[in-house]
Amino acid sequence: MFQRARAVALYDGTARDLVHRLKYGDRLDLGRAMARMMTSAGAELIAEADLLVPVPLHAFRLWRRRFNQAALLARSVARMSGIPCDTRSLVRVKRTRPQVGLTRAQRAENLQGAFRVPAAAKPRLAGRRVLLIDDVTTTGATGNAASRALLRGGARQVDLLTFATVSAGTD
Ligand SMILES: O=P(O)(O)OC[C@H]1O[C@@H](O)[C@H](O)[C@@H]1O
Repeated sequence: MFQRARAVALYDGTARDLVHRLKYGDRLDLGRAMARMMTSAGAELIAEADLLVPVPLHAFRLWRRRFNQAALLARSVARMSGIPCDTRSLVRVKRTRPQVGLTRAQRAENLQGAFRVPAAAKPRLAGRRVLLIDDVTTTGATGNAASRALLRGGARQVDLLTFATVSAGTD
């Protein structure tokens, strides 16, 4: 579904530690440095993108965590690159279980029908090249489900930029 994927680092050691501190340790201050690395690692994709779209959280998860780490990273990448960040064109309509601890098949199933492009956002997406932003990609299930919704919503192309990836070479 997504065309190309880039990440700063393998999800291991320091990279894993940074993600955990940002996401579960409320270390929002780390987001800027992480976004700087993403801006550099994703330069090729950013150069071709019209819009940056963060992977959204469901409203309940957002309320619980109080921030969306993907949106935080996307806003910083937008400031650094000059590509606009659009947080309203993709919504998470299904309250999915956390992907952590699920098998590849369960992850894909968990995300089925999870994302939607609101009708009002379709004109903003029509024919645009979207760069989807998230903190981590593991199996690509989240990236694929979000990309499918964006393409159905009218986007021309979707690439994926994350801070970390569990496996290299997801092109
Ligand atoms: O869907 P896959 O790529 O397997 O897992 C990555 C997702 O699982 C979450 O923890 C991450 O924040 C990301 O949204």
